[in-house]
Amino acid sequence: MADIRNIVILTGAGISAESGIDTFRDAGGLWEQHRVEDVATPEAFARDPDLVLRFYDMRREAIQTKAPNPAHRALARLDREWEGRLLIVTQNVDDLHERAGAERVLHMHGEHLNAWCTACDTRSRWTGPLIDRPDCPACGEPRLRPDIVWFGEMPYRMEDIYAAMRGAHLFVSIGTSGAVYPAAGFVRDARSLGAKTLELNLERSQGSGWFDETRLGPASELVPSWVD
Ligand SMILES: CC(C)NC(=O)[C@H](Cc1c[nH]c2ccccc12)NC(=O)[C@H](CCCC/N=C(/NCCC(=O)O)S[C@H]1O[C@H](COP(=O)(O)OP(=O)(O)OC[C@H]2O[C@@H](n3cnc4c(N)ncnc43)[C@H](O)[C@@H]2O)[C@@H](O)[C@H]1O)NC(=O)OCc1ccccc1
Repeated sequence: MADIRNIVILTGAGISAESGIDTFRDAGGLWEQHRVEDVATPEAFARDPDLVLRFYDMRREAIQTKAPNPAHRALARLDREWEGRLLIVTQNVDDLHERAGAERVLHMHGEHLNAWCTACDTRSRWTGPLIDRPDCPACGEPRLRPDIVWFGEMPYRMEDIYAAMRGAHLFVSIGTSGAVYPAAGFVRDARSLGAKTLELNLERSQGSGWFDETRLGPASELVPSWVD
């Protein structure tokens, strides 16, 4: 690690699997129980807002009963001790990275514990349900939606992610299947910018071929052993 100063870490549902949060594509995953286009697109929200709000109310409630696992804690430790540049770019909408103590975290697909007002564009911390159409704390309009990036919507803070990648010496991908873009393309971007690339995953992902090194196993074991 001697010549490594700047690190970008991409995490996906696999890092929260051992905390009891369903992944998307694994057996019994979220997308097996619900059709993406029925619950995670702006069109679905326009067509049947109750179905979408109930889907996210259920998940928002569930994640508040879960706890970070050794993989989250190891990354939080690295975040505390690493003097170089470090950014944890997560596709996850849970708050387990932060609850483990990590600070340099960017949620590119949004956060469960935020509500977004489509009347005044304010984002407010929100832990309760949205199905009863509560008023926006900022403007009072009952126009809150989950602060989640749905399919077809632009991910958050792409310019900050690319800025971090531009200076990165190492790009590490943890617990993601590499099925969803633009996140699935980051390994190629990182390589073309000269970074070393490492994958830590339970099984080979769709992007495995692009990594210099792939280590297979559960995140709760792979991540602490990589960090220490
Ligand atoms: C399905 C796919 C083909 N479709 C897309 O990629 C689309 C369309 C698209 C865009 N560009 C393309 C290029 C080619 C093809 C298609 C596209 N992308 C979009 O619509 C994106 C928006 C996508 C975001 C959608 N929202 C999510 N989440 C929030 C919602 C919610 O959570 O409800 S995506 C959601 O699914 C993805 C799930 O993937 P993973 O996290 O990887 O989870 P998965 O279950 O798949 O895999 C788990 C992995 O963990 C491993 N694992 C399991 N257990 C463990 C364990 N214990 N330890 C370690 N590993 C483990 C498993 O082996 C497995 O590999 C995550 O990103 C997650 O956030 N927006 C966009 O493109 O806007 C315009 C744009 C963008 C940029 C510039 C200009 C214009």
